[in-house]
Amino acid sequence: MILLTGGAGYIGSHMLLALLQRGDDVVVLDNLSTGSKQVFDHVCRISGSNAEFVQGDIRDTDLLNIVFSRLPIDTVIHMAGLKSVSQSVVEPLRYYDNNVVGSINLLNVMRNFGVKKLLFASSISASKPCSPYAQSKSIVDEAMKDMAASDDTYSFISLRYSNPIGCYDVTLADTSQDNLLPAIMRVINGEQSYLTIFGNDYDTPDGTAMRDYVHILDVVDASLLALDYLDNHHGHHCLPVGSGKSTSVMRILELFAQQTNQCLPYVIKARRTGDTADSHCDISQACQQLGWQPKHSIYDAIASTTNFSITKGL
Ligand SMILES: O=c1ccn([C@@H]2O[C@H](COP(=O)(O)OP(=O)(O)O[C@H]3O[C@H](CO)[C@@H](O)[C@H](O)[C@H]3O)[C@@H](O)[C@H]2O)c(=O)[nH]1
Repeated sequence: MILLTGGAGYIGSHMLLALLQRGDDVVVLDNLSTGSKQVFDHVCRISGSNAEFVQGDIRDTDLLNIVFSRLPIDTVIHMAGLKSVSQSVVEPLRYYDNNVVGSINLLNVMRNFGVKKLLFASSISASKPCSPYAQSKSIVDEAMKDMAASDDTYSFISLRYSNPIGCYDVTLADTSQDNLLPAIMRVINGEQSYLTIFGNDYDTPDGTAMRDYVHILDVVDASLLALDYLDNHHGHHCLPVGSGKSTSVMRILELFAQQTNQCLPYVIKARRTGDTADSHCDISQACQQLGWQPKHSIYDAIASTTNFSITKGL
């Protein structure tokens, strides 16, 4: 049985759907601080199967002990965590507490119950941390590496995701406050009058920051293959997962404008603390080791996100 932490969140719910579709037995642990039970229920409904849901926090050792002793968990997919770079600059301890303390707690309980297989949702930003968020991911990657070095029966993988976008359907779309795509969607839906672009003085072709935006369905494909990979590979593995291409904030906005046939207002403000100009994601290792290839374009991702507005005539 697989324990999926954060299974009611954006990446986690897409992962849950794929696991249920391939017939895996799953228990989701989520504290619902950013995830939603409706999203979890929706995934169960569209997959036609059920997963167990436990509302709780990865920092709650007693709860983890109960879950691990009650259920035959042999694999953990750890996707619970806070993910906003900018928020982490304002509330660093909250990020270290959730992302680092929570993960170490989970690792401890896994060790105590002899659970050896772990996939961790890390971030491409962990390869050169510039924010408490990125640092928190990097620390967990390091802890996993050291733990795997101490006992060669562990099979651990840190997938350093770039910027996942798009959705299986709009109920599963990312709704987080700080990320670019949800912000653009709020402008399209009229909940926000304009998009704030944080910085147009980066050393990039159009001056706005560039990221590797990857379709969430490609992220999930890579993650499923990574789980299979762990069946035959011990130790700690760390692989960047993205599309391999960088796109600027301005270009993303243009693509949305084309897709929705409307002009999307924006204002330029100062750079956001913790942001970087670009995030390079070399996916060759993931392609080679996992036998994976991203299949979905950025256009598909944007179309999947805007579907709702278009069908509602917005
Ligand atoms: O209203 C907005 C929101 C974002 N941006 C810019 O858009 C880019 C992307 O920002 P965002 O969507 O917030 O993503 P990141 O800050 O790159 O962080 C995301 O991508 C990381 C990997 O790169 C993940 O690990 C993080 O969890 C995830 O939040 C950045 O240049 C932001 O400054 C804007 O200009 N306006």
